[in-house]
Amino acid sequence: MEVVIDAPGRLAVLAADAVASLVRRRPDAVLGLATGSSPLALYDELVARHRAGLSFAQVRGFLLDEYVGLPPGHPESYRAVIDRQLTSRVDLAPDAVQGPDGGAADLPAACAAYEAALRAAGGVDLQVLGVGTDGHLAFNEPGSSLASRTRVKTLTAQTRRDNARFFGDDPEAVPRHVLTQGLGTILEARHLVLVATGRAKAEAVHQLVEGPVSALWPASVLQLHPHVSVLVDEAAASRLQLAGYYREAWAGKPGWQGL
Ligand SMILES: N[C@@H]1[C@@H](O)[C@H](O)[C@@H](COP(=O)(O)O)O[C@@H]1O
Repeated sequence: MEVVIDAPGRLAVLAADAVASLVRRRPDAVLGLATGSSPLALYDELVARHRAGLSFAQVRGFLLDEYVGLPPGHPESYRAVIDRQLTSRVDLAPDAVQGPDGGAADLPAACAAYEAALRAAGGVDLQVLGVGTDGHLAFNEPGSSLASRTRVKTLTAQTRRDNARFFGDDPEAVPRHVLTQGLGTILEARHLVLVATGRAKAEAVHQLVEGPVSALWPASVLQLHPHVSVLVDEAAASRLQLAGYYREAWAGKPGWQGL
């Protein structure tokens, strides 16, 4: 696991460099896309790269998660959010980005279909991730099986409070259920790039990087993956015990290596 501590704008550039170098190497790359505020600067940076000539025409994208039961076209469904944040702003093909179908009548079947679609695409090359204040990854709340696959989950009161800002500041308006890639599903992506900023994420970042691997802090499962880049600003890094070492290791890394 590599931890990079830098200003948010610089983190976005680093993450965009990793995406751009992948897409140049492999124009039909499979990107795992996260919603939420953490990847916004990265997506803005990708839009800038697109305007400067980077093409996503053959890229495919998979979302991490989706709310259950929002009416089709609801502006806060993750399908709609990613369209606004990224898909509609670059040359991704229509329908190149898919997510689990939170409106399906048969939710377990929709989850199985999503796992099959990920497999058929050959898996995710680079997965963008954020982390919840309670350490959730995608919508894998504390207590999630570390081997879990795409399935229905129930949100915690904390996550519903955190996400209420997208639903008129009313936690009760946040759907109670979601479909989410499992932790086992996420671990199959070849490179995981997690972005976290702000003091509210400091404890989750400490636990995910330095805590015991535990279902209590689901993001700690990333310690089992061979290629994880954790990109954090000073505030999100403020609880890291080995921050000095991470800074030294990053400062000494040859620039050509990238993330
Ligand atoms: N399901 C999403 C996660 O994929 C996201 O990483 C996390 C953090 O969100 P934010 O980046 O807005 O802090 O919470 C949401 O609930």
